[in-house]
Amino acid sequence: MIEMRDVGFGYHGQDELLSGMTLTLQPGMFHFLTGPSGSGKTTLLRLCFADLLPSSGQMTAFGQDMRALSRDDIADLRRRVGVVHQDPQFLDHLPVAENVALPLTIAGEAVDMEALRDLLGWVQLTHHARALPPSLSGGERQRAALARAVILSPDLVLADEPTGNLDWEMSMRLMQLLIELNKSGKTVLVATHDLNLIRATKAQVTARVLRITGGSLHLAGADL
Ligand SMILES: Nc1ncnc2c1ncn2[C@@H]1O[C@H](COP(=O)(O)OP(=O)(O)OP(=O)(O)O)[C@@H](O)[C@H]1O
Repeated sequence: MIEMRDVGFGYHGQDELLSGMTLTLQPGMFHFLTGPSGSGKTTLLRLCFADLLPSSGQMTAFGQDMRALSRDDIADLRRRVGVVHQDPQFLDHLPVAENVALPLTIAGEAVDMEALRDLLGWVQLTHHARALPPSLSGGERQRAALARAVILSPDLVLADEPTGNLDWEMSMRLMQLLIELNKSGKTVLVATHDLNLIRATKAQVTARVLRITGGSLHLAGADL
């Protein structure tokens, strides 16, 4: 689904931040991406949805060379990869339900109101459907961002430190949703530096743990 062979990346005009990365995101698998702050977790996720392109090496997404994607290919890729950003942004003047449905609206597709209600119910935001985003708590914002990330039924869901500002109970509630998505067949990649979160999740689902250290990617040991 996403394959990297000896991929390197450096921000414009700077030395390589990531190098020699070889990785296969296996379909249907739950993955964690961990590593210290500033090690390049967000950067790696951005490579996975073609927000950044590799500086060197081979990288494919769904069989297509990332460095040869047309605009249409990028649009297709972004439908197949749902992203929960570290600090999700919403259109604050639109109710939560409309924010969640925005990817459909932007794609010019009709909104199936029943499916939208079901999705809001799944993330436990039914009672906040008409609320404006600034009134949501941190956990509610992350759940709205997750609903928005999956409304186009992506194959792969990327979440960047989704529990960064949440207490333990809220973090586990969000992880539960990601576990459910994975159990329904979706491939999931969660960037986090929270090892307790990784342990608690691994008690419920088989997960691969990838770690970035010193600018390259490793499979973490079984000690987690
Ligand atoms: N747009 C950019 N231009 C230049 N450097 C950048 C840019 N974005 C990130 N960096 C640098 O790249 C490095 C890796 O950043 P990145 O956000 O990928 O790390 P991270 O592991 O996700 O960190 P955190 O856990 O703190 O979110 C950092 O040193 C950061 O300052």
